[in-house]
Amino acid sequence: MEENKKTTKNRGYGDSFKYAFFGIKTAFQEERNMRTHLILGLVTVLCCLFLNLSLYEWFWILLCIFQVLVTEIWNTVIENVVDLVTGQRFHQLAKKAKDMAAAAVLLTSLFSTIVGAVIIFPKVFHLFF
Ligand SMILES: Nc1ncnc2c1ncn2[C@@H]1O[C@H](COP(=O)(O)OP(=O)(O)OP(=O)(O)O)[C@@H](O)[C@H]1O
Repeated sequence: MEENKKTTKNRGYGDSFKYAFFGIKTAFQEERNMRTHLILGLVTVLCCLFLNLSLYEWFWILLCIFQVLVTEIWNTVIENVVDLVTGQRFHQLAKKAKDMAAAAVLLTSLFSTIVGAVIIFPKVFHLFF
């Protein structure tokens, strides 16, 4: 059984990268929200390609997209650890931890939406008027 095997330390940078990429793959495979955030991020980048953004504006847009994805990964980490510890039984602290992790994603997404709107809306407006 895999659960009873002893864990080992990564033996080099190759191993560290391999498991980090494995973590990204697992997050996308198992978390619907992660896939949604990625699709929204890609759509935003595609739109921005037509809007002649400055380097500074690109920096903010990409920072926001990565921030949302990273926060969603932390949310998933917390969900997994809480489930591991509680064995998926109800606990008030488990609820607090999961709700707060979800709140972090919500706040990051809200901030990203504001940044996106501030950068993109005026440019779209100028395109048409
Ligand atoms: N062990 C638990 N004890 C108490 N409440 C829990 C527990 N597990 C989940 N919950 C409650 O159910 C909610 C949803 O938990 P779940 O693990 O399904 O997250 P999720 O739907 O995958 O979240 P997200 O949409 O952020 O990915 C939590 O925010 C929490 O309020």
